[in-house]
Amino acid sequence: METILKISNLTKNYYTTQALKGIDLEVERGKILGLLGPNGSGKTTLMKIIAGILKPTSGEVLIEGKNPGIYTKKIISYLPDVNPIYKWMRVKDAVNFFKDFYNDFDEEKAKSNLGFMELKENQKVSSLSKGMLERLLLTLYLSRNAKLYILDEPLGGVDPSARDKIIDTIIKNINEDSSIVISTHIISDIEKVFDEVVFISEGKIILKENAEELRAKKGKSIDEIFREVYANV
Ligand SMILES: Nc1ncnc2c1ncn2[C@@H]1O[C@H](COP(=O)(O)OP(=O)(O)OP(=O)(O)O)[C@@H](O)[C@H]1O
Repeated sequence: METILKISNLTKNYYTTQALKGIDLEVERGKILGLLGPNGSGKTTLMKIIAGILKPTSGEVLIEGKNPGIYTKKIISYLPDVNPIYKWMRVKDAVNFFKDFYNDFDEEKAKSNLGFMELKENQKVSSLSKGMLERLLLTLYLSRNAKLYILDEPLGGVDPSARDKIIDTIIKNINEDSSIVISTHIISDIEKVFDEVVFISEGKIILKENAEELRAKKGKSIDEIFREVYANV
């Protein structure tokens, strides 16, 4: 199996806060990794470093063997935890914005995803609810033909009934050559898509396993194991 992402002894300090304390992690091509941890555990910091928008304090990140930079930004689709879409836009403007910005943006895929997400091209971005906006953003980022998708809390503001739609969209859009890292603390609905899971706590990885093997070993869902582990942290 080919490794697309390799992280070695990564640390990140913000002033006096040590947000990441020596992270070692590998993601293989075609795999989906669940990055699981409570608020403040370091998920967003790690994802921003992989995406190349934050510099590590020490350690190394390699994406297809290269440090984060111009090349890696071209092959990574990063769904951030903030909204990059201008309020004045309509859904179709946001699609055009992405089309202009990313060479790998697949307009046909976007149109099909918008339909599936029940978003209309003429809707104003400012009129979308928080959950609908998240659906739009996920649609846009998944409509890139990227090699690595980094999705920071894609289920954050979405009500339980809409979660399945988001999860189905993720499944529908991936191909065997692309990998995904998904951060979340809402695990029960999405755990079925994970190949590997990593539990992160206070900037350290406290558990790293194949999802299926972990479930079999403990006789429990990842969600149950997560609750147990974090009850004792
Ligand atoms: N810009 C910053 N300046 C100072 N400290 C920061 C900054 N960003 C994050 N931190 C701190 O770093 C730690 C990790 O934060 P991070 O946002 O990476 O966690 P997270 O797991 O993504 O949390 P959440 O689930 O709440 O988004 C926290 O202690 C946080 O307060």
